[in-house]
Amino acid sequence: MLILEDVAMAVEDHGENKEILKGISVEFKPGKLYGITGPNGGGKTSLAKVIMGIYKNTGGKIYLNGEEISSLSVTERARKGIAYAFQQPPRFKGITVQDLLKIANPDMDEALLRKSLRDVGLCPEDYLERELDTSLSGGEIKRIEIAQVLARRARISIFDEPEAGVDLWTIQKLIHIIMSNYKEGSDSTAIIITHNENVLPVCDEIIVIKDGVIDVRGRPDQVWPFIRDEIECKRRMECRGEMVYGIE
Ligand SMILES: Nc1ncnc2c1ncn2[C@@H]1O[C@H](COP(=O)(O)OP(=O)(O)OP(=O)(O)O)[C@@H](O)[C@H]1O
Repeated sequence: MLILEDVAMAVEDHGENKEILKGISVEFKPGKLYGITGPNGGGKTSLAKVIMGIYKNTGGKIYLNGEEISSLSVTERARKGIAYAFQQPPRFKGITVQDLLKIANPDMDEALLRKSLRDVGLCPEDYLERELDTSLSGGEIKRIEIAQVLARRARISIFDEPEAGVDLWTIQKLIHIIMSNYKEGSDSTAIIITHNENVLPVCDEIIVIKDGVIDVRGRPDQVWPFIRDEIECKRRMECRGEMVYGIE
């Protein structure tokens, strides 16, 4: 179980102390799927990065299975079973998709390696030898990032806006895979940062982060009245063809 106790995070911004997260206390239990949502700039990605250790919390404590991990590095946290799929995945020239998946899970055999790509809607023949450079489209690199996190079979898997640049068909398939991996009874937890109206209803719990604090949390039916307007507004913007989920 992952526990955040009164977690705060601040950065130095143009000579000023900018508080990005304030007093976040939450428990993420095994076998559950959590949705984190809320307005842009609310602090969702910062929270994910604090859990992964990319940003260090400046207040409060983080526990993984009873052990305080606040001072551990990203690598140490990864070894302890936390995985994070970036909102904007990094690209690595000279490293192939196959290399990345093997680093993610060295025990994976060829069949599983291929399945992990098919699960995210990519044909292994077309992608295993591709380099993780700028020749891959935003949607392709996003799917590969999700595949490598799924391949890790981590205790805590965080997916940062998996819907960004990914078509609806693939998102439906991903929801199905994530739900079967992190269902009741398993010892793994999935945390999905999302604005997607198809993903949020299937979560066990939704946490709304606004202005660096937990604004609302609860079951989807409890939280929906608080987020309906924002989700519907985004859908209308998408219908008009505006860029809502930007990928660089
Ligand atoms: N390293 C940093 N330095 C300065 N400000 C930062 C830094 N990282 C995040 N922020 C600021 O913290 C706030 C929260 O950012 P964050 O990316 O966590 O929001 P978010 O809820 O994930 O937004 P979105 O939905 O747009 O992805 C924003 O105002 C952002 O500009």
